[in-house]
Amino acid sequence: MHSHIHRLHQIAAKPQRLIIGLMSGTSLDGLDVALCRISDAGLNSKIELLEFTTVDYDETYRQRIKSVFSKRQVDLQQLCLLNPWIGTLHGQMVNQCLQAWQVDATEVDLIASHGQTVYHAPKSEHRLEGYPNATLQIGDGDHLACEAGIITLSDFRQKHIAAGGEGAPLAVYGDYLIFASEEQNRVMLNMGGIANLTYLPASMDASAVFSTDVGPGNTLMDAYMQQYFNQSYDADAAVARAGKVSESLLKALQQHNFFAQPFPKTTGPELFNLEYLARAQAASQTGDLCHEDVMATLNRFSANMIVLALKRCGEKLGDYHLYASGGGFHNPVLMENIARQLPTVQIHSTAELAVDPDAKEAVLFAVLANECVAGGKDKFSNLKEGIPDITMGKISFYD
Ligand SMILES: Nc1ncnc2c1ncn2[C@@H]1O[C@H](COP(=O)(O)OP(=O)(O)OP(=O)(O)O)[C@@H](O)[C@H]1O
Ligand SMILES: CC(=O)N[C@H]1[C@@H]2OC[C@@H](O2)[C@@H](O)[C@@H]1O[C@H](C)C(=O)O
Repeated sequence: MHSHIHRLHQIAAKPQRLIIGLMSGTSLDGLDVALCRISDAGLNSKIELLEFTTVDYDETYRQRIKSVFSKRQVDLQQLCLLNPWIGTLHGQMVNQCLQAWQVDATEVDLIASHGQTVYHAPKSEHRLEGYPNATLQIGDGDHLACEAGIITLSDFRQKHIAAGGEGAPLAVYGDYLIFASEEQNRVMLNMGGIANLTYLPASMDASAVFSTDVGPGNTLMDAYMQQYFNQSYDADAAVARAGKVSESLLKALQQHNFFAQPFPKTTGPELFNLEYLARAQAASQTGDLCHEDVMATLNRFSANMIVLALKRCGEKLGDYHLYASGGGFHNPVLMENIARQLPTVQIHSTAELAVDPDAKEAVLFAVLANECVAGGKDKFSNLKEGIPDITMGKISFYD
């Protein structure tokens, strides 16, 4: 038996594993690095977040990714170069974090790397006969494993698609294993560039669990701030708070048929981008709005689509508690716009469940890696809702 297979078997047989979860999201803000200790697996998983940080990306990273990000026409050589370059860079970032945390790489059993989404193309978006749902994450796992010297799992979304899903949201698996509670019905709402939610019934009945993208989270607001203010995002929603909502622009923004599509569904900046805004402004003749009013309207748009998705679930949710995560949780106007429309819903942060709201997605990938090597016992299948019961992740040895 090859020593790597033997090592993997040892890791799988351990009562607990030290796994680093990595997430680089559509906001291109930085690499989320979560050092997790995970005991057992499946519904018996116990996850302890030992360390978390976001290693900020510099302008070089952001510009290089933006040259291929969510674009139909890209320089294929650039895309080819970025795959190993990101894998190695993420490995270097892991090494930096381990050094800062004084953790030796030999103590870490696995890395679970999401990589960087560069294009997401569900059938509902590409509409090309004879082609499947598709999505592409770059940041090669072999390069990451070699740089860090740690067995690495990566490219999680492909198996989800191969098994009938759209490659996202994957949060549902971690949400169910970590946050499902017999005490209350829960909705886990992650507001990154794109907003997505998971419903977790107190019954713990996996067949009643569902998960879906609901629309833009921060992505449109971020793109607007980068375009017109040369800032990454609207810190503390200062610009949105200074404006007033244009009802006619809001109506035009809300008219896309994506919002009428049934759950589960997925989306990305391929749809929700500045061209989407420009079309809505042309349709509503609001091209002359001041920037503050546009930002106030984009903020309300994200909130309204989140609330619309929740209200569309209606009775299905029963009385539920909402647990927010993702960077949108730090946007006070967005949270106010949501809370105002859900006066009877208690809104929490996942910090109340011992998971930093900024770390949740990185922790998710650590959980998926744990399931791939040590899970598989708990049947969690809900094919009709696009949640296939599968292992995810490609395994890369480091030499
Ligand atoms: N203080 C703040 N005020 C307003 N917005 C904030 C603040 N801090 C973070 N954000 C928002 O959160 C975003 C980053 O969130 P997050 O890291 O969850 O996104 P992501 O994971 O890249 O997105 P996705 O989950 O769609 O891939 C920032 O781009 C910004 O829009
Ligand atoms: C293709 C892709 O990267 N999708 C992301 C994006 O960011 C939020 C939302 O859209 C979600 O569906 C997904 O990521 C999270 C981690 C998920 O898969 O649950």
